Amino acid sequence: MIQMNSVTGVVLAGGKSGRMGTDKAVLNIGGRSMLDRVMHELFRLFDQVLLVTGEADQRGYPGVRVIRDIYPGCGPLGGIHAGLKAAGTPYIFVTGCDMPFVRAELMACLLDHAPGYDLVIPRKGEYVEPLFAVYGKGCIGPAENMLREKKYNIRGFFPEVRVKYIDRKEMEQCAGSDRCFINVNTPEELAEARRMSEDGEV
Ligand SMILES: Nc1nc2c(ncn2[C@@H]2O[C@H](COP(=O)(O)OP(=O)(O)OP(=O)(O)O)[C@@H](O)[C@H]2O)c(=O)[nH]1
Repeated sequence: MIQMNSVTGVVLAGGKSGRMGTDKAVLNIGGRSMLDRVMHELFRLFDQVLLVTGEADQRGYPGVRVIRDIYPGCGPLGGIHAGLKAAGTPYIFVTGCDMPFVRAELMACLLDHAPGYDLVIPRKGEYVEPLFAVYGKGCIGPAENMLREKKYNIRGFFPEVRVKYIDRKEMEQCAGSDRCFINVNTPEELAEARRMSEDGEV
């Protein structure tokens, strides 16, 4: 078990929202923006939260330090790298701003496994979830090497670090639901997320 004050919550919000066609972070689900929903859960666990935006973004959030990508336009890997560099803690917990049903309880499940690892990440079969994962400072060098080489697949640096995969089934047992991993990228996914929220499924 690690101390929660050794972890900074990091929200990535520097994407283009191309599939949605409008800024995803401010879209409302159940009376709150997606960004609000994510922030609320992070602040349930962590004292320090960072918002990582792109080069020209004007986004802000009350009480939250905003930082920019050091390697802009490189996708989420650039955001993870900037968050790790800026954090004053040995670990960060990374989420996207487009995951409206994240739960602090599931974050805590992953953090339980962090000691001795550079990365703790949920896995279901072949699929991993790099935008709901714990990253340690040991990931900075390998991530930076990838960015310098213009390779932006987050999984590309995993062989270079100590990775602990956590089966999503185990996480569900720990904290109830895997709705937490729902990612809202398109108008159709937004409509479905709103329906789930209205029907009390989340
Ligand atoms: N800081 C930062 N965050 C990013 C960047 N690209 C994507 N993100 C964030 O990473 C998460 C997942 O992004 P994606 O859904 O893959 O990409 P997107 O640009 O938001 O959306 P699309 O344009 O539809 O692919 C979201 O929270 C994005 O805001 C980036 O270059 N920098």
